[in-house]
Amino acid sequence: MSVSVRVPAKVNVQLAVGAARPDGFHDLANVFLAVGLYDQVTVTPAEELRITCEGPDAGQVPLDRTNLAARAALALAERRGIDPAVHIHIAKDIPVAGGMAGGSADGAGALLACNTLWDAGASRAELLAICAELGSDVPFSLVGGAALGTGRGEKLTALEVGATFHWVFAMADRGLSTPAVFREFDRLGEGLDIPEPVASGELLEALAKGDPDALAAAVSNDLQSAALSLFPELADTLAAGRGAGALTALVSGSGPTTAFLVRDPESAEKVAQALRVSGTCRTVRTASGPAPGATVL
Ligand SMILES: C[C@@](CO)(OP(=O)(O)O)[C@H](O)COP(=O)(O)OP(=O)(O)OC[C@H]1O[C@@H](n2ccc(N)nc2=O)[C@H](O)[C@@H]1O
Ligand SMILES: Nc1ncnc2c1ncn2[C@@H]1O[C@H](COP(=O)(O)OP(=O)(O)O)[C@@H](O)[C@H]1O
Repeated sequence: MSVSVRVPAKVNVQLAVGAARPDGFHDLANVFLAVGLYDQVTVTPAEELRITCEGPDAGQVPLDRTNLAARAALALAERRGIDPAVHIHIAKDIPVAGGMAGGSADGAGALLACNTLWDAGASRAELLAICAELGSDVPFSLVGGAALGTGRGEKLTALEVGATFHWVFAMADRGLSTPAVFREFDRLGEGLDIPEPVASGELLEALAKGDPDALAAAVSNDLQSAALSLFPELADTLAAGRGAGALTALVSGSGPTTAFLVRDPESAEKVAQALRVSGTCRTVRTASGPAPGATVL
């Protein structure tokens, strides 16, 4: 018997970042929107814990116990006194190290899949607590939809979204390390007074109304300068998408995936095609959100 779970990627429509905390993390006002690009995690009883991965980026995914999916299975097994002998297969469609929370998606997916396979009976609250131990973005991968993440991004409040938003994503030809981008944020902010991160009222209203023009005017990403500093060519990708008529263009989270908000699926195709021929990115995908969180298939 196997259990498969589908888990969405995310884009951060607002990422306000505070100063580094004593523990090295940063307080955030992180407005997540789940979008319809998915990894699928399948767990099957096996002789011992092992991981396999398929997909265009599979070669960049660690297949040892550092994989977030393995860490999720081990965390649940340890809490419940269960033997973690399971084969975890990841069908990966979310870009690796792209700022779209692909590893977090696999962690949340494996956790939900193992809880189901093992009939382990962990409650939603317990699953969320394990997610928060695994990483700041992992709780959101479990719940999906749209949410404001505070603390280091793990304390979630669900948000109302009044309509489907359409996006184009441009994947870069290399990844960016999340810790390296936060370090660059710290370096660029040295000597400056970094304000407390606060969610934008205009942005939350735009989401609730489902108004793409108002959302485009309100999106922001405090990690964007740091990502551009480490990966200056991303400016060309952003300019190509803007030039093709995107309502707004921004780096997704810590990058280097760039995200383009568009008015409708037709504009998405137009912007996607312009980005494909621009020579400024590796691949281009369209997706809309909010998308549901981790779901047992
Ligand atoms: C930046 C964001 C935006 O959603 O995602 P990505 O764009 O990378 O997907 C997240 O904050 C990433 O979350 P996640 O990838 O789960 O990070 P974690 O494993 O918790 O932390 C990895 C490292 O990132 C830095 N980190 C992460 C979260 C946070 N609030 N402050 C930090 O300083 C720390 O250096 C930490 O050691
Ligand atoms: N299941 C997984 N899928 C992808 N990367 C993983 C996974 N588990 C651990 N990692 C590690 O996490 C790093 C960040 O990957 P990912 O979560 O895809 O990016 P991001 O944090 O930018 O959203 C990768 O470079 C990889 O070494």
